[in-house]
Amino acid sequence: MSERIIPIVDHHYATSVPSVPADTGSAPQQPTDRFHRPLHDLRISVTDRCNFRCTYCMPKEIFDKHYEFLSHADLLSFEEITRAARIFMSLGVRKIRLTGGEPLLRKNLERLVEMLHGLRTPEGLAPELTLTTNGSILARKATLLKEARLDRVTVSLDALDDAAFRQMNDVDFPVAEVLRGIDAALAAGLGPVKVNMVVKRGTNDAQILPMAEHFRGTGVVLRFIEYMDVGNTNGWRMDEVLPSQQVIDRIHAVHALHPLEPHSAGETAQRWAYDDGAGEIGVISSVTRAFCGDCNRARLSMEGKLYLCLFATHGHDVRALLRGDPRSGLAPVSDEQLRAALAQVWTARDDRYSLLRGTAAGLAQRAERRVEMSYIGG
Ligand SMILES: Nc1nc2c(ncn2[C@@H]2O[C@H](COP(=O)(O)OP(=O)(O)OP(=O)(O)O)[C@@H](O)[C@H]2O)c(=O)[nH]1
Ligand SMILES: C[S@@+](CC[C@H](N)C(=O)[O-])C[C@H]1O[C@@H](n2cnc3c(N)ncnc32)[C@H](O)[C@@H]1O
Ligand code: SF4
Ligand code: SF4
Repeated sequence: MSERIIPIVDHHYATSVPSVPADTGSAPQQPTDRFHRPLHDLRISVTDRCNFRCTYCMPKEIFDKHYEFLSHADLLSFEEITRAARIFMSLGVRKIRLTGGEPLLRKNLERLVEMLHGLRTPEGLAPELTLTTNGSILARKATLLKEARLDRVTVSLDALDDAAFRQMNDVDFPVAEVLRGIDAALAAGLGPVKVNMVVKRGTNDAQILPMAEHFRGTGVVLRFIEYMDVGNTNGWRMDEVLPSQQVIDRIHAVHALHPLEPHSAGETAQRWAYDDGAGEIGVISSVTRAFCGDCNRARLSMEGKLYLCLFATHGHDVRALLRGDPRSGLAPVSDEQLRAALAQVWTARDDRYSLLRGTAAGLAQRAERRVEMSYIGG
């Protein structure tokens, strides 16, 4: 009888409970980390579940029927997420992105959107609220999300060719339904809509030009992401990364492009515009052109673990602060204590994995257990 080999892919990542400083009143308004990077984006993963099995993210052999996803009791409630987001906003966060797993699988997500929209920065502004989705049920949800005051959506789509797309999502999901979701988002006013395409050399790079031509002139901003070595399960290989420069070269050979200035420091994508005015595209080059220097993104998992890098090996247990932690005799903390603890965590941050990739320190980090993309949300 053959035994199933169980890989180490449960969600028990290394974590610790942040300490609460004695002087909680002295937390800075805008903490910066050890490389002087402020906090600006908060990316919240609301579920570890997904209805796709994209080969580069949730390979079927691992995320199969034996895989134990988190139970509902483990997840932060909408109230807990909103409270954490409010404290993060007092520390500089201005943009909040909901992600997952597939965020639209979280029941009543629009209710969370509504609650987050009700938050205010110290200047009295609502946060910029965005969502990354695989688009599979977006056609049903777009209007509800808009009514809840979501600002915009980003839809992941790796191919225009139906067979190629079904192969990438590995659950035989048709491309037409995702395109219908994108149309619904545009119709609902959830724009500018962005489309993210992960490029894997030899798998879907033949789709670069068809994708570019499909979205040219539509107002949708298509962005090409270099396939990344996130987590430990996707079998990442450098020879499957197609450098973004080659993506630009291939498109430029047919439709001339010129570079655009960044909108803001710390942006993930380098922007390019079509010379003929048919809009813009972007490339996200974490492997060949690391952008850690200005990285201002914090990530909160569905169970309330805070990660300071997409490639982190260690999380900070914010849920223990929110709920208290009977194991360590910790009582739930006040807002002021939570704020001081989070400021301290951010101040100590020195993450910069993409810059270290290939160095001894990067290789050592790569050898450790890192969070999976479907857990932390990209
Ligand atoms: N290495 C690395 N990759 C990132 C980081 N942030 C985002 N990405 C990658 O870039 C992809 C696109 O990011 P999005 O979720 O669209 O977020 P964004 O680019 O900040 O969004 P916009 O505000 O629309 O520009 C993600 O799916 C990740 O694959 C980061 O901090 N480091
Ligand atoms: C993890 S998904 C979560 C949100 C949603 N399920 C979706 O696919 O849009 C967020 C983004 O991460 C990207 N992604 C996942 N694994 C990746 C990898 N190994 N390298 C680069 N991007 C990846 C996906 O393509 C998607 O755009
Ligand atoms: S990339 Fe998104 S849609 Fe694909 S498996 Fe990962 S979480 Fe699901
Ligand atoms: S690798 Fe880590 S530090 Fe660098 S940009 Fe990505 S999330 Fe930020």
